[in-house]
Amino acid sequence: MASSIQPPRQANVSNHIDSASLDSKQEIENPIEVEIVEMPNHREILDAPPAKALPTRLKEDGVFLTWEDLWVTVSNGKSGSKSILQGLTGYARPGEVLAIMGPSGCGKSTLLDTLAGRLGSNTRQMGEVLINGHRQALAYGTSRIRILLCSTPITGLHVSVREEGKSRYGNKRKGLQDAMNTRIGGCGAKGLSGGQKRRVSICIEILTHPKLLFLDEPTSGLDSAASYYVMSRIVGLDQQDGRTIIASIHQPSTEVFQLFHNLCLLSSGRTIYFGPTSEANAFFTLNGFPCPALQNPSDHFLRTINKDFDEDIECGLGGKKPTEEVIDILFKSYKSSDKYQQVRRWVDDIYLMMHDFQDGGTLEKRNHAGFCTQCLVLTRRSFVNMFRDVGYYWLRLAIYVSLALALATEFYNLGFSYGSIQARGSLLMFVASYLTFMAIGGFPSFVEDMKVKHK
Ligand SMILES: Nc1ncnc2c1ncn2[C@@H]1O[C@H](COP(=O)(O)OP(=O)(O)OP(=O)(O)O)[C@@H](O)[C@H]1O
Repeated sequence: MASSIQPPRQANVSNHIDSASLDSKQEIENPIEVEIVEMPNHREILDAPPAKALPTRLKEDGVFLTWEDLWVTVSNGKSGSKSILQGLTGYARPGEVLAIMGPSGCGKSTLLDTLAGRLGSNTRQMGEVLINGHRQALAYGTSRIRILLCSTPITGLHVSVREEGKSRYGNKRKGLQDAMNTRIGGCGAKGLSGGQKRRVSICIEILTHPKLLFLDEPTSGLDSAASYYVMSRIVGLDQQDGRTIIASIHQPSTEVFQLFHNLCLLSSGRTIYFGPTSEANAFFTLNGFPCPALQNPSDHFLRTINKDFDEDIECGLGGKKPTEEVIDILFKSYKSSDKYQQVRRWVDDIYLMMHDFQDGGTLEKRNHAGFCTQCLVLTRRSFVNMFRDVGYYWLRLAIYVSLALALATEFYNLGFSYGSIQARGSLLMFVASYLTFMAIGGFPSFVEDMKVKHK
């Protein structure tokens, strides 16, 4: 059905790279080998009944995430409990990017954590989160851990690619060419800038080819050009590979905002709007809050529903509706709208469709490199890291050499008397216990390595 919508395969890849890549010239010469999942037109998906609109390929390979009447409460000790998310319903589909937006503290990160199944222990969740119509745990990784462990972007990307059992990372470098061999750095040593670290982190995750990707504020710390290129690249990959992407985002520029397919706008844990990004403006206009000409729509939405500075606004601009009232109007309007009914219908249809289609199947496990490749790659990376760490490697080497000299002097020429047996025993005990104690010093880094291994 959708084949007619897609441009020719090779042309599609090159065009996309031409507009989105930072080193487009090189990439056009060496187009990325991608497998294109044929996507239906987005408008077509929304208007047609889901079961008819979705190609079999998406149902087989894609990940549909749905959540219904989702509540998250957190206990505040003796002062009772507080609801962070209040009855949210929504979905994320393959080949689309869902942007979660809202004022600071509205519950964006909590929603992402809930969907990813990684809520903290002091929180309580009610309502269902389903992956392809089933309840299942996600195997996720935290690229931040990997970043801290890897010395340079190139090492990080190499480890990521090899762990997945692949031999190259192609040209998916997100404009980091100049910094590929710079050390990433950490608390002690300065290395890459915050924005560069974020890009490495996104690259590493993308290289693992996840079918479902959660991005918590992927553009924070990036300038507007970098934000646009990174997001357009992510959206491009997402459409080619039929990935499902959910991103919480604070301040998208107009261009970045237009890249998102769907918008979930939250205020104080409630949904103010869920639906196509392109129709959000009409929703606000319909309720009496049109976006002024030449203003970024996302800025307008956030300003309209941000009640944190109500007092300041009241002092400066008399006669304006209090934000609490505005939020209430929008919330009630959304709840009684066709849009909300459409979202509920999609959630139900995805459930029925995936149950019919997969007949109880679950999300397939990701490919990983074999045990030997993992050992080789991680051992090599460990050696490189240790070699670069003056304290860990060179200082230890100096201590071992001095100790060996001291012991050699002390136990030189022991002879073969009965007394020398005891001296040899002491020497062996000393060396064994010293090596054991020194090895304990490396245990914390071993624990960090285990986190990577069990990603
Ligand atoms: N584990 C927790 N314990 C107590 N309160 C929590 C917990 N997690 C979140 N909250 C509260 O829930 C609210 C929403 O937090 P969350 O981090 O989801 O907001 P956010 O929209 O991501 O904010 P920001 O945009 O500033 O990152 C905040 O008021 C926060 O203090």
